[in-house]
Amino acid sequence: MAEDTVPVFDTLVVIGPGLIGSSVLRRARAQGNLARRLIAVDQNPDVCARVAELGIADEVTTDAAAAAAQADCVMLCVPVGAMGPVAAQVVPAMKPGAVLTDVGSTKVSVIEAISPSLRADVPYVPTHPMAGTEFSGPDAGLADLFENRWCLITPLDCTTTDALEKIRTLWERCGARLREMTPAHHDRVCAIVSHLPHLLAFTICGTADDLASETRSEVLDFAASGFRDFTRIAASDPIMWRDIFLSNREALLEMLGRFMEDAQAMARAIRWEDSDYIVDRIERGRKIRKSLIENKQA
Ligand SMILES: NC(=O)c1ccc[n+]([C@@H]2O[C@H](COP(=O)([O-])OP(=O)(O)OC[C@H]3O[C@@H](n4cnc5c(N)ncnc54)[C@H](O)[C@@H]3O)[C@@H](O)[C@H]2O)c1
Ligand SMILES: O=C(O)C(=O)C[C@]1(C(=O)O)C=C[C@@H](O)C=C1
Repeated sequence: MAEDTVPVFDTLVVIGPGLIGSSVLRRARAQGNLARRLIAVDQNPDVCARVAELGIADEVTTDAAAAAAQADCVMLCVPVGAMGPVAAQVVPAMKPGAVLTDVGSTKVSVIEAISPSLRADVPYVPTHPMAGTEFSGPDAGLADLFENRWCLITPLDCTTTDALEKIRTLWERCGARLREMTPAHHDRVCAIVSHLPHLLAFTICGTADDLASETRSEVLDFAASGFRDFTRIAASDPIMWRDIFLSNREALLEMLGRFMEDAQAMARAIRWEDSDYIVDRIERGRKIRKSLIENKQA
């Protein structure tokens, strides 16, 4: 068999087959070289029933420990606030040498929550695929969700070279581009590129909604304008984003503070008719958009 047709793992267990977990399962099904056997675990029996209907796993169960006992890799795809409790359920059941990994959007607090459950014979590889949509659940998954998108990996002392290599190969076979960094650096980067934009989107939608009800005006009737792009990410899952905000609190509050200073500076420029400042800021925004398009990330 050619090297890249040999599955990375024999049995892959995905816990939380929602948007991200079911995308991994779909890719694994489509390609056959991520794992030979796929098991999906969810605490919600309706999700299990839907995953079974979709046919994207060989086995579907609500019993996380029983599934983990069969795994060569357990991938945690639950909201970041559930990572610690789920790890405590599954790690004791895992076979020696099986790999534990997660896809959580924050890293420092997820690693802290999982750490008390870790075992010397179960290597752990924290990851974060930087791809998604505003939708959640098993129907939202896409086999090509990770194509050409970054997957950030934050290896730890307990991450063996072999486990790291396997997880890197798994994400490469999902089509992702890989970058390694420390968990703290990851959280600062994601606070500005992902968490703050979501905070702003939720907030601006709330402000517009308050204004519409206070003034009984037609504010939201004309929302298919610049506002529309904020509403897409504001449609994201409340549990997922509550958990992300609370678990990346320090970095997010720091970026929000910097943003508020910059917004204040813009307000000042508008008040004093400082056209150069205003134009400079708009040009910087345009440049960022252009470079994202050039990097095929927009
Ligand atoms: N949505 C995104 O854009 C995105 C991108 C990258 C990473 N992530 C991260 O991936 C993870 C999953 O996000 P998602 O968007 O796929 O969520 P999702 O809501 O689509 O799926 C999560 C699934 O986990 C299940 N679940 C919750 N608690 C559980 C538990 N204790 N035991 C078993 N199952 C449980 C839920 O029933 C649900 O089916 C989160 O940690 C999130 O931060 C999300
Ligand atoms: O594209 C979107 O809708 C997303 O929200 C995806 C997005 C992001 O902010 O880019 C959201 C959270 C993740 O942890 C990674 C990706």
